Amino acid sequence: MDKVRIHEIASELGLKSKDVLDKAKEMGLKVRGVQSTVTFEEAEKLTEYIMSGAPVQSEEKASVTPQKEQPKPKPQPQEEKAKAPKEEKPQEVAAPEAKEEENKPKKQKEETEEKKESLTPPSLKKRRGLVIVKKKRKPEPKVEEEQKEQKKEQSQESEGLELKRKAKKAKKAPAPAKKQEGKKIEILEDRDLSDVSLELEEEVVVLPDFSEELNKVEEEQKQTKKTPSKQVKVARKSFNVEQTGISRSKKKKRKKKETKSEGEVKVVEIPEEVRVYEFAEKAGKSVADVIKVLFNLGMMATKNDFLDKETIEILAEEFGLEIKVKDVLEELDYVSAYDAIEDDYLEERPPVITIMGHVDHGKTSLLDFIRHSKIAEREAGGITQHIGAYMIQKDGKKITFIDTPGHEAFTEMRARGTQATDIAIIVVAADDGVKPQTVEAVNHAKNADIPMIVAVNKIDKPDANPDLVKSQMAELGITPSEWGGEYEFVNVSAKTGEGVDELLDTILLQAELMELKANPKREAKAVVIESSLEKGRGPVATVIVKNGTLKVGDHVVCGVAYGRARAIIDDMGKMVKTRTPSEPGMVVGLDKVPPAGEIMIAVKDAETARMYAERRAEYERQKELSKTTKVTLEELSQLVKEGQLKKLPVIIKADTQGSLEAIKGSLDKLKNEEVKVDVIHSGVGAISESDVTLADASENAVILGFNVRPTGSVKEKAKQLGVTIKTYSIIYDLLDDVKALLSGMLSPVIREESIGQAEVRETFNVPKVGTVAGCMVTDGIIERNAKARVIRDGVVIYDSKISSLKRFKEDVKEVSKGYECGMMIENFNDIKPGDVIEAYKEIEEAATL
Ligand SMILES: Nc1nc2c(ncn2[C@@H]2O[C@H](COP(=O)(O)OP(=O)(O)OP(=O)(O)O)[C@@H](O)[C@H]2O)c(=O)[nH]1
Repeated sequence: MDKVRIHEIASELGLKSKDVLDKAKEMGLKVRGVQSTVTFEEAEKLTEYIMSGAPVQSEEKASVTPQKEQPKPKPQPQEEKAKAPKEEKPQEVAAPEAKEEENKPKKQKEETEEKKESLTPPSLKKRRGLVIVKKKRKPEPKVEEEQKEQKKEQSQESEGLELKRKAKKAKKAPAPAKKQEGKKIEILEDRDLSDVSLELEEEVVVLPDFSEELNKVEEEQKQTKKTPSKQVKVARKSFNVEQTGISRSKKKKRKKKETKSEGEVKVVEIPEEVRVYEFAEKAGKSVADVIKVLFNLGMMATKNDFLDKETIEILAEEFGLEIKVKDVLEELDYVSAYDAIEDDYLEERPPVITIMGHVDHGKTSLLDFIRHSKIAEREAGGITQHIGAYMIQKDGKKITFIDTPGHEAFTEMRARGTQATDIAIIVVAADDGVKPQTVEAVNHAKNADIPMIVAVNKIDKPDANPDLVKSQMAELGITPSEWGGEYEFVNVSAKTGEGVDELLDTILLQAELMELKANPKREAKAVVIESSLEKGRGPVATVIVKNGTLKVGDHVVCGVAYGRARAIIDDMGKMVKTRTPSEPGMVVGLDKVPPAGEIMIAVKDAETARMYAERRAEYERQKELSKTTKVTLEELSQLVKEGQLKKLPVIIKADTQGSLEAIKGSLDKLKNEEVKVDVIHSGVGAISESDVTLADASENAVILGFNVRPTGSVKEKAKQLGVTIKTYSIIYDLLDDVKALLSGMLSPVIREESIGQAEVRETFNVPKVGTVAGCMVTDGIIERNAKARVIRDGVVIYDSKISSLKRFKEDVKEVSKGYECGMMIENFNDIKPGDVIEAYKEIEEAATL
């Protein structure tokens, strides 16, 4: 039995041993000296007696104490004495522990107290010493304790189990008193399923915070099912929970796992244009993993390759991800942002007219007449190369004209030109009638849903036949109003000016019907109809204002170009301060040359303009890269094929964006399966030294300049490096030259020419040599070493060459028609009488496109 000495009790209580001894004697305990021992129970009573001054009632304890404890006999002195020395040790060891426990909250103390009454095995009883000491500070919690114990009576057995466990814990880790919660959790860790019901209640009481945490996680889990975008966060959160060590129970661990597995279905936000390594980064996978999956899907990709939408979807499925594609363009769409703001004020604006038609039908002349200037004469080659815009007045009303060129190479530009157009004038020469480009022009206007007015030109000419034009146009669905159709036809002469006024009136009438309106009171929106790099001015853009007012000093964005409108020049070449709706103007101050058709918007500050332009540039760059680097198996095989293709690498430099695009578009068409033009670089502006360097670096590259010429040093460098620079001022010439170049690169066409035929009359087998055919030449001549086919019953049975040709045992070079000869066919001995041998030549011819 556990014993404790009087002096030990005294030292624990901080009293003199003698005093404690006296008190013990007063209580009637059988003690003689300070070395005398008492049982734990007695020691407890003694302590309480000393502390409270009254002897301890033991009845209530008896009611709680399990049966086994009750019959506990009064200590048998000898036995106790015998065991005493052994039992002292644990007391001493436990002493510091006891001190710590003094700080423990009430509940803990109660629990510890309960231990005394439980069916404690001997090993645990040892620790009673520790409990006794504690008593010095808690005589008062008795009542509470009683109530608690009464409540717990029904489940004494399991309580006992729990207490044991707690006691064990206490031994293992004398946790600081503050860590009550922590202690509870540790108990939970040991819990087995049998004691779940009992502890669950306690857990809720003791760990309210944790429950809350759990609830949160659970709630979030629920939410994530609805809103997948939060799944990643949840997974991270659960990770944090784990890290903080709040969750230790099995139950909680289970929860955690669930959260993790759900967390794997991540929502990954990616831009539309994403490279393999970027995707891997966003998806939290290794690049190798992504490439491997792609490979398994039959796609050869490198980490820098871009992924298309479909591939991203497949990858997402493979990796169990949910992909949200960010529409980057949406952010960059400053035009939509502009259009989204409704105009609260509108006023009439002039119509913008595009003149279209076949080459030489008089577009420029007509516009020239209208403007009373001589534009046509100034143009190189007599072709209108650029888009220009001009404004005229008729009876105080303004009309803006865009002069689109007629050459088919400008199709692209024309298509863009229509963007700014309200009405299209289709010019048809009365002496020439409807031509391919007339049809093209009509289709452009139709596609753009633009009203058309037909100007039947050259009416002054004696062979003019306007009625023929009308009927031809009617066949295209452009029926004149006088024939019951909806199109106005005006007979004009750009030479005499006849009908021009009527044409302008018709335009104004049409415009009136269209009720063209704009809001000049807001920031400008304009369309670029022409752009170029001008000496001394830098990039310039000819625009037509579509809405708002463009002012000098405005910060503008125009696709990848941006800047400040440093100056605005009108169609007469004058500097102006503003441009209102439908007015054309040349804007100076952009950082780059914007392409025709681009929309220019005035924004609030330089920063906004720059932001839009830079983001746009990045987007374009990525898109461009995406085109060149994306490789699938299919494309790979295509690339292999193309490796055998002959390419003509060219660098194109042109004076304007419009011409550049026209040239590029036309060159693109100049290809067949074998050869193609590979534009390795193109740009607006002069041919530079870096262009020459680039051409030098690329095998066989040539530089094509349109309306630009190399300067001295560039010329010199090209000469040094042997780089060809060709310059042109007429597009046809450029295209013709390229055509010729490409033709030279084509594989020669191999043509066959039959040179003669011979009939086999008899055959001779010459040992070790083979079969010799005795023949009669029936047509042309047979030449030694000529290619030859053996034809049997009209079918070619062998194709080889004549290896030996003899006449009367003499080797001869050729045998003509009507003569007999002996011949051998290379590697062929199965020749028979009646076979025909046809000798032929292969002739190589240069191919043309
Ligand atoms: N007699 C006569 N000649 C005209 C008339 N209009 C144009 N021409 C002549 O036709 C030729 C072509 O005229 P352009 O104005 O250059 O024709 P275009 O359609 O602008 O030609 P491209 O710019 O090459 O597409 C010129 O020689 C003009 O002088 C006209 O009404 N009457």
